[in-house]
Amino acid sequence: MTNAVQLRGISKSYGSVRVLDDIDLDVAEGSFTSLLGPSGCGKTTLLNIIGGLDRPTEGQISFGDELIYSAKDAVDLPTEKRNVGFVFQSYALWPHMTVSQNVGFPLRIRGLRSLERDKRAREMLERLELGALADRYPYQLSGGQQQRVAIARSLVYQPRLLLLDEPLSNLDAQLRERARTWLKSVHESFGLTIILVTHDQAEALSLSDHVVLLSKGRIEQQGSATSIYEQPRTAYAAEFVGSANVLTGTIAPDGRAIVANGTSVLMAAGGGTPGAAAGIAIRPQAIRFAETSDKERPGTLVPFQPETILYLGGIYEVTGSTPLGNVRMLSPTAPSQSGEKSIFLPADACLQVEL
Ligand SMILES: Nc1ncnc2c1ncn2[C@@H]1O[C@H](COP(=O)(O)OP(=O)(O)OP(=O)(O)O)[C@@H](O)[C@H]1O
Repeated sequence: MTNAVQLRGISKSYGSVRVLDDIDLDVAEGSFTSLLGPSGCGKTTLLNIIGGLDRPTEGQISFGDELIYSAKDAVDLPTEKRNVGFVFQSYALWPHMTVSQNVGFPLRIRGLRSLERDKRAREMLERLELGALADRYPYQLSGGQQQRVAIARSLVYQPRLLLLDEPLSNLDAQLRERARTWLKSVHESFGLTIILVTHDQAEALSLSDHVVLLSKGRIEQQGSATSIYEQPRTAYAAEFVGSANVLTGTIAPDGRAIVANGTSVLMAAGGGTPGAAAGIAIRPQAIRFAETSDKERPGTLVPFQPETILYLGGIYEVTGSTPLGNVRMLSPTAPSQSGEKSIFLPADACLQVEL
């Protein structure tokens, strides 16, 4: 498969502060890629560099076979020639224009005549099932509708790449879920390459086929949503994607467990030097109270002192302490009585991670 976007050695510094550090990234044609990470990790800077709104200090950008940017070779295709669509957190619709005029606006800039603009804008709105809104003004739309119109406006000139910067974060939780489903169907029906910036791991996992997790300007881990969730390489990746518990200790002499404060926890697949510091990531939903655990399953019983118990409807969120650190579990059962308990950590759910 060819790459819609290829980044090589992209770095960006502001004075002595390096906000992107040697990023290599391939974005497959037609893929939905998320740039995921906490505030300040460099997601927006990277997206803006791809779109031409910002310039890297070093590195090269290609779209397909075309070199778009290279400081070394003095190549810098201006943003308006990169043929990318941008949608930001604020939808920035023109308040004095109707929906169809807003959607047709990029075609006006590209010199299309009024009738043709209106025809194409309405076709795009129909395709996105927004036809009924064509003659409304932005103030007559809900936040979710405004966001869809902003996406229609960025698709009307058939960009080769759609860049989305937290486009759903202004929507309330319920609308955001509906907008996610809609966005996924737009991606499927247009077959477009999309790069999404988000700090929301659920959004990244549910929408994208490739997740790029960033930390302090570097790529921490990248891969399919399932690979990042099921095989986090580091404690940071395990905690940020799917909020795993990370227990810390040292690797046992046989390499199959980690040990802390006299308690040894069996791992799925061990490795590393005995005695070296190591972490185990375990998802809250994989942990069970000893009395309700599957006795046949390989794993470890660990003493647990519950501290808070929250009923979330059908499931209990219980936090407490173990000899290897604090643990948060999501259990179908509440602890049967107060006082110290044992919890069961299934070995196949205990993933070794780098600290
Ligand atoms: N013009 C600038 N001058 C100096 N530092 C900047 C500038 N723009 C961004 N930064 C810094 O670069 C880093 C990355 O910023 P960026 O906006 O890319 O992060 P982000 O991951 O998108 O965060 P957020 O989700 O909060 O937008 C931050 O530490 C930010 O303070």
